Amino acid sequence: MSDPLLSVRDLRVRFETDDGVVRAVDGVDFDVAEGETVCLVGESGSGKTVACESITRLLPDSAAVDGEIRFDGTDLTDCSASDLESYRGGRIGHVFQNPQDALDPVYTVGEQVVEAIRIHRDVSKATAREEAVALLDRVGIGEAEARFDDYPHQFSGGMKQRVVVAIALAPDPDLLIADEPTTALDVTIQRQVLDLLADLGAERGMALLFVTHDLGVVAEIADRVVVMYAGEVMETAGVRALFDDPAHPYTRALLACLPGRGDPFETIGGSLPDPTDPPEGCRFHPRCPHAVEDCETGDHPMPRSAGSVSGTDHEVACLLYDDDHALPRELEVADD
Ligand SMILES: Nc1ncnc2c1ncn2[C@@H]1O[C@H](COP(=O)(O)OP(=O)(O)OP(=O)(O)O)[C@@H](O)[C@H]1O
Ligand code: NI
Repeated sequence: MSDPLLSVRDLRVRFETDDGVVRAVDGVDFDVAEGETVCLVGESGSGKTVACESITRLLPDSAAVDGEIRFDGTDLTDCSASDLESYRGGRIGHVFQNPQDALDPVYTVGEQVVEAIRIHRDVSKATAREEAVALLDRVGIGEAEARFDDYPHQFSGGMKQRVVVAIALAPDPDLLIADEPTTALDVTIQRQVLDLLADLGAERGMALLFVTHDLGVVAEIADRVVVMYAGEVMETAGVRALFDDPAHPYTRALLACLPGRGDPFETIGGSLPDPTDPPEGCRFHPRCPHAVEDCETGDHPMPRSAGSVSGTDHEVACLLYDDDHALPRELEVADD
């Protein structure tokens, strides 16, 4: 197998704060293959945004980042600020949570798309304009030619988000990172933008790293899913394996929140631990209905194989899959 397009290994991100050191991301591993759609899921505060923003160093200076982030063979943690600049918004595009912040109110949307094209590619203004109109049209801006000279405030929230997508696509990225691209929008518009991103990914052979709370969206668009909790990865699986055969108690609890899958014993009580003082052992153990004594001590459990479906590895970081603790999946399922 060829190397993945993006490979993140032992990523650690800490913030010095007045309350102590926040361990926002603590030893995270994941890959995104060329053209693959990977979804990062997990409760609010689990470190999804920080993990994504580490990739092209978008974090504030108070962040200390360790680990390896390989993109197409280059370790981004190790490359110069100017090299990184050329990846950011170039081969690696970002769609941010709030479209309001991503657009500049003093330039027309057309100018902003043209700028995004010309910054990374040596094309004439006229060509860039043509491409920009085509892009705006492709992302669903009606009468793109006529709207080219409009300012962001003349667009609705959903339309602004489409413009943001057009800007991210302008340099023809190999990887698009979309962090809950639609939280500020209403549900129907959210779905439209997500569908658009998924279509564009497929159409362009572009890899997507997608952060979302919406497991319905995950089921529809993901090839693989990475489940994070309190700065760590709990489970990584192909999308079918994750929904049909979730291995980690945390994943099961998340899935139980989906309509029609509710199991009152699996819903999660409590809240995320204090990020400056996370529990020892498995960080989920204080909330885990299946925790045993060994879950409360030592390091985070190492990921272990929970099988493989159609060649996609399924890994789970849970002691219940340890040989010493034989509580196999069958037993747990019998409980349900
Ligand atoms: N600049 C910062 N300074 C200090 N702590 C931070 C900073 N940015 C994030 N954090 C902390 O890092 C942890 C992870 O935050 P992050 O935003 O990555 O979570 P998330 O999974 O993206 O949550 P959400 O689903 O709400 O977007 C949280 O405890 C958060 O408070
Ligand atoms: Ni976030």
